[in-house]
Amino acid sequence: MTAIEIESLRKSYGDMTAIANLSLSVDEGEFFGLLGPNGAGKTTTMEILTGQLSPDSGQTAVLGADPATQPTSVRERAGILPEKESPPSFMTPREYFDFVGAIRDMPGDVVAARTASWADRLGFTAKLDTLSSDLSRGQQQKVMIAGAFFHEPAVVFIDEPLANLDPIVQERVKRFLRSYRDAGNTIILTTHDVDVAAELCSRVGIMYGGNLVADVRPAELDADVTLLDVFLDTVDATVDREKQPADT
Ligand SMILES: Nc1ncnc2c1ncn2[C@@H]1O[C@H](COP(=O)(O)OP(=O)(O)OP(=O)(O)O)[C@@H](O)[C@H]1O
Repeated sequence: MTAIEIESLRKSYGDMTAIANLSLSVDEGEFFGLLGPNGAGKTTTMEILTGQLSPDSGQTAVLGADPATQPTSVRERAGILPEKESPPSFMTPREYFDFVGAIRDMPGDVVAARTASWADRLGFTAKLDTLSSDLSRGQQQKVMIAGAFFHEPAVVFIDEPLANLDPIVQERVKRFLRSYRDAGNTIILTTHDVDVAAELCSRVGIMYGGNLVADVRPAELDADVTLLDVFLDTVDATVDREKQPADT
């Protein structure tokens, strides 16, 4: 079944075209990576898929719900880890998980069990009752990751999940992400870390200028070709093509 469907999507900010004409479909159970240079349109795409922005035209669906007209329904089904966001400074991690559990309608005993299990998995048990404003950037990121997966959503959108994490925790998060995908869930990863995308993703889309310019399965690349090679070649080729006069 299809988890994400995007058809002829367009979005501009004034006269700045962020999404030119994007069509993409992601199946349930895929670990899909979205790569692209700065300004390619990745964040805009994610914000449209999670109901934070309305498209100018085109259709989108997340597990069959339209984020433009049913944003609450999408947010109920999906987990979201935005880049550069922190848990509320005035809450402890435990209070934040209680809050996430309440808006997700989760029973108290499940919230307590998941709080303990996430704190143990990512190593912040000793910080569960510390105000978030007093956590390090990496500790805040651990709490945000746990919050995105807390209700075990079938689709998760994660933007630079490994930012600010030490190498040990990065490995734990990668292991968790693989197992989460192996359990049949869909993960959409936005990142600039091409190696991480190559390591984790079953499929990678490369965006440039608001379009999808390549759709790659890293496991199927020739042994002497890396995803970084494909990324650089694709972006170079697209830049060259755009420099050509229209009639050549
Ligand atoms: N709120 C906004 N107002 C005006 N222009 C915007 C706004 N948000 C994004 N843009 C523009 O839209 C284009 C796409 O931006 P977007 O943030 O989607 O790219 P991105 O691929 O996520 O980039 P990055 O990798 O740098 O985060 C860029 O040219 C950006 O300047």
